[in-house]
Amino acid sequence: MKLIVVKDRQEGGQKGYNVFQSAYDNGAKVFGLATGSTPITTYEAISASDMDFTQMTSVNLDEYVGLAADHPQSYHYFMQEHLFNQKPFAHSYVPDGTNPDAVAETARYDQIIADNPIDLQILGLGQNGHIGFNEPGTDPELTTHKVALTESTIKANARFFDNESEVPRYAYSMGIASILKSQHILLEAYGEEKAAAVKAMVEGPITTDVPASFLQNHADVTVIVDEAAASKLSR
Ligand SMILES: N[C@@H]1[C@@H](O)[C@H](O)[C@@H](COP(=O)(O)O)O[C@@H]1O
Repeated sequence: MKLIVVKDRQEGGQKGYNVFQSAYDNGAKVFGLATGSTPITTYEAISASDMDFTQMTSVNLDEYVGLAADHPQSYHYFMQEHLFNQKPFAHSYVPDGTNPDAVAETARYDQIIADNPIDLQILGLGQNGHIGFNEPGTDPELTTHKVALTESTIKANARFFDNESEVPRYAYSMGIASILKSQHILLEAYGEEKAAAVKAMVEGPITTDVPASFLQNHADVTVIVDEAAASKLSR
């Protein structure tokens, strides 16, 4: 893993943008995208740039089950707001949270990823070490699957909803195996509340207890963290 420690998420966003720019300059055509507060500064830097994605494809990591694309807390909506309105792609794929047939939806999404191999995947990091919605205990061999969110993730994500009871209990998520197929991976993490997960991801054993630890098995991962998120690393 290549570790880059920055002052704050503003500087991290600029570095994240640089990673996108170099993938873009090297011919990347398919960008794997993530939601959450973490990638926002990177999306802002991309939005302010002259990068053109109108011939490119994006594939998002995950979506809440039960939320339609026009729901303000859906990941479809998030992407529209934070990136696609400013930088449209030729094709943008996000799992369909309104499809009640999990088998059909996850198979459909796996096919999309097979047809559009991801050149660069951006990731955030859950406080419990999750990536996408791959919670601790997830079988690393899984591709896209339906996930029951853990209590800690429901609590962490409740800040985006009016109250905790409105947070969906399930999501469709790319699996760890899907993520590891990406050619290059960029993970960003900011804030003290991510410090334990960052340490476990970078320095801990590779274990299903920390889904992000499987990134140690990937040959081309860039990790951008601020000082607070890096504070538990033994450097
Ligand atoms: N499914 C998303 C993850 O992809 C994201 O990394 C995580 C962290 O969110 P934040 O970046 O807001 O800390 O939240 C959600 O659970």
